[in-house]
Amino acid sequence: MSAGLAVVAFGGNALVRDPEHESIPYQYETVVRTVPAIVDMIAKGWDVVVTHGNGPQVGFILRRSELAAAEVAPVPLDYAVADTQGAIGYMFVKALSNELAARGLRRPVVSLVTQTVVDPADPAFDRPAKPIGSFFDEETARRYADELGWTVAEDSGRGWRRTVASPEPVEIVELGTIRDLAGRGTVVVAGGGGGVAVARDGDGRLTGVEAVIDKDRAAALLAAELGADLLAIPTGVDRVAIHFGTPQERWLDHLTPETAAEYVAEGHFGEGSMRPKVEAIIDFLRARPAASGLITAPHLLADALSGAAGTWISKGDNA
Ligand SMILES: Nc1ncnc2c1ncn2[C@@H]1O[C@H](COP(=O)(O)OP(=O)(O)O)[C@@H](O)[C@H]1O
Ligand SMILES: NC(=O)OP(=O)(O)O
Repeated sequence: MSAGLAVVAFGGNALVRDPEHESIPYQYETVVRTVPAIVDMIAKGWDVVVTHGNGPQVGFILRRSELAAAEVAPVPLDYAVADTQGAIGYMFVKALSNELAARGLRRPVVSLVTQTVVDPADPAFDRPAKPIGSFFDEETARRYADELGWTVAEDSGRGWRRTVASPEPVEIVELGTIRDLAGRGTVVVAGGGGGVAVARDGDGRLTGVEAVIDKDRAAALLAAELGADLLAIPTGVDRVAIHFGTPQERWLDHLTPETAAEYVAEGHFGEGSMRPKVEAIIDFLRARPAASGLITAPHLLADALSGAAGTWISKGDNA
């Protein structure tokens, strides 16, 4: 019997541990270290849909494209997002298939190129706010902005990065296929990088849009629309804190969605880093009040599921 449906949403930064470890083989190593926790969930009876970020990786593709511009035609941003779905999806499919086989579990694993409809009138197109690619010092970032026409911004106290538009996800085009596959016991990797942003015209035709959707917001939509029981967001910290990075810092085990919303309003969560994760879970729980949200480090997923780690957001008492 199924333990329920879980959407597990990995951050792109969680795959790129630091600048010394951003090569593709290192990213794959991180995925290999991460998948046993997902296979533990599968072994315990969960149906799992995996999704992932792509912020660093999509920026690397655009940068490679710029550097090669004299020789080969550039990669438009929607295609760069699709490229990251292919490459990161491949990492998860390969690593999950190997781990399932090593444990004698027979489950098909697929990665799906996924499109997410956005509203071309979304105000996010007027202010590119999604950080992508490498981290720079301010001087270097501003030089790239002057020389290459980038927009740049400081990212959560970690350095300066290129930014692109990040509209709200409205509809996941391949939702029905994801639901069918997951319902039949296939492990599905979908919605990578928030999905390739597309606009739908009056005739229903889809057109690619130059944007990078926030994967936490897309994961919340995916989890709500699939009727998931759990939205788990593995990221760079073991738990969520209030007064993060200050002497008053307090790590949280459990939060109600109401308290989480109060802490968001009080500014406890990094803009563009932790805040979208907490908000994604609040949005998901608004659609699925009996479900749960979990934020933890990838290696702690299994402990968190037995209640021994992570920050849970669900009905109940705060702790
Ligand atoms: N209140 C907070 N509690 C815990 N971590 C926080 C908080 N505010 C900001 N952060 C930062 O947010 C990071 C997670 O965001 P990010 O690296 O953007 O995620 P992703 O894994 O999706 O790429 C954490 O590693 C931590 O540095
Ligand atoms: N698309 C997206 O939100 O990616 P990251 O989680 O890597 O920033």
